[in-house]
Amino acid sequence: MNSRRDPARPKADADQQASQGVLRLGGVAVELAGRQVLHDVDLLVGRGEQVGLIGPNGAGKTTLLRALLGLVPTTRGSIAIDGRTPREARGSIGYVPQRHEFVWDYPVDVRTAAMTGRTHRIGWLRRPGRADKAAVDEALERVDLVDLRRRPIGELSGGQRQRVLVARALALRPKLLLLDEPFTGLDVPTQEILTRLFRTLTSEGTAILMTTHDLPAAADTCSRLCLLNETVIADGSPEELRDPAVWLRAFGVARSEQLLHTLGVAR
Ligand SMILES: Nc1ncnc2c1ncn2[C@@H]1O[C@H](COP(=O)(O)OP(=O)(O)OP(=O)(O)O)[C@@H](O)[C@H]1O
Repeated sequence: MNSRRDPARPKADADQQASQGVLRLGGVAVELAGRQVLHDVDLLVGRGEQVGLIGPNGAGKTTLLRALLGLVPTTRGSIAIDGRTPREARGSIGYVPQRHEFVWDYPVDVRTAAMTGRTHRIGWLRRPGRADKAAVDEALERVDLVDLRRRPIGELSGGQRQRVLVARALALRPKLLLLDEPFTGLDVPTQEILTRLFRTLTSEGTAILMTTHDLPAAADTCSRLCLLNETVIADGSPEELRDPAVWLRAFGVARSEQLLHTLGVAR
């Protein structure tokens, strides 16, 4: 199955961008505590693509993101991020972890928290320079948090916290943005702000890979969906993934009317 193309973009241009691939995985396998969690994972994410990584609990979605960040080792296969290994690319990947993974009682304000996105690039003991401050202020503007930049992060709502995490990732001006469950627990207006922002970022060429359990939202916002359950079960545009069988296989269920109705693929 091929990726869906933006009709406004010339085909040759889109094909070239997709084939270059900001992110390219071939035959990737990961073991955790002696157990194979991922195997034979092939995936290509091109410039300006937003790909949804979909699968049941325990399918290996977060593990895949962590492998891309070089936080868990692969036992087989190759990962190239803009032609570099995860370790080489580490300072240039924007990563938005699940909200509960961040330390919110740390006594810093919004701007300082966003600046931690650039720690790897600045170096642990160096002070942020003018370029770092400009990048952070631009990121805060993009998520509409400029007015709250001096607010301690412990005093923020869930939606505001999510926007801090996105600003922190964008402070790197990344070519690749990895989002782990970015919409979980957010109200509709905040989801819309982020959806619009992700659309703008892809129109600027950023590649986005996002895990989510919100299947209708994924079908609505992503140009491609990758169904994962230890390996890639199917990969294509939402229109191409109309076969109920691939969803049933990805989610490991024999027959689930609810799942198929949620997806709008029930016959
Ligand atoms: N540190 C770890 N050590 C051992 N096994 C782990 C570790 N982290 C995750 N696993 C296992 O790896 C598998 C994949 O977990 P992972 O968190 O990647 O799944 P997921 O698709 O992100 O799930 P969810 O949708 O619930 O977040 C699970 O079986 C999990 O128990």
